[in-house]
Amino acid sequence: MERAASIIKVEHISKAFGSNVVLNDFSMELLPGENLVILGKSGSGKSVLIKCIINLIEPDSGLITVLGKNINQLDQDEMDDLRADIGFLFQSNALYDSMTVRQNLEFPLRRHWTLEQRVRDAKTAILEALEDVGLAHTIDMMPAELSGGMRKRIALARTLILKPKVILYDEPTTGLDPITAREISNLIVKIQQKYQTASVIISHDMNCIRITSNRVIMLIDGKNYASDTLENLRNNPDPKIREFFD
Ligand SMILES: Nc1ncnc2c1ncn2[C@@H]1O[C@H](COP(=O)(O)OP(=O)(O)OP(=O)(O)O)[C@@H](O)[C@H]1O
Repeated sequence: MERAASIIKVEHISKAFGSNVVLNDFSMELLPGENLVILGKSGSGKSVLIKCIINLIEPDSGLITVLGKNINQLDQDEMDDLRADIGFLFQSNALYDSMTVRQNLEFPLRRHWTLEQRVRDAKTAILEALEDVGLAHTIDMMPAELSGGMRKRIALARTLILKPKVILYDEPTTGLDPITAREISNLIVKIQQKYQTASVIISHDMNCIRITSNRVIMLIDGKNYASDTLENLRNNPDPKIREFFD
């Protein structure tokens, strides 16, 4: 059987900052429609990996292909086009505090849609994205009026508005109470099912990982140390893997 083309392919990348070797011959693949969690200790290089994937950091060696394109060979315009297909949910949410929810959601459209398209479709797109996260009623509110969980949902709605083919989630439940964290995890699954997006999720939160992951990669010593379902990793006797579960 022919394998589906990968959404993201990372091949043998290495990245060091001075003598600090962070990624050391790391490889991974994100397949269509899957939620892939990257699990690693603090400082293991998860953020560096994500930054390499969105071309904010250039690896010292290796190859990264996103949606069929070698990202190190793209010019600025090609990279901008590709970024429209890659949603990124920042740990900080990165909402603009001085803008309403509606204006925050309009922001990515200004960059990636023509004026004509915005006049015709922006209102519908904003409402659909807000409905996806269950917050249509907050459209005219300011971020400061919203709870932490609501701000996370608005940030997710802003990511969804361009209908990305892949979403990168950076610790999506950090700083949230357990109930809100579970709601966000469930929302990640709902988005996966509705839009068939593939996602990379950086998380330490075992509940989030249990709810969202189809597969987990363990980033240990700069390498893809193990790649398996959460269930199988839990039963793996390797001491380096056990550390995460004991
Ligand atoms: N721009 C940079 N310059 C120098 N060192 C860096 C830079 N970015 C990251 N590092 C180093 O790379 C290592 C990995 O950092 P990274 O932020 O990727 O860890 P992480 O796994 O995301 O950690 P956490 O779970 O705490 O967010 C750290 O030792 C960090 O100091």
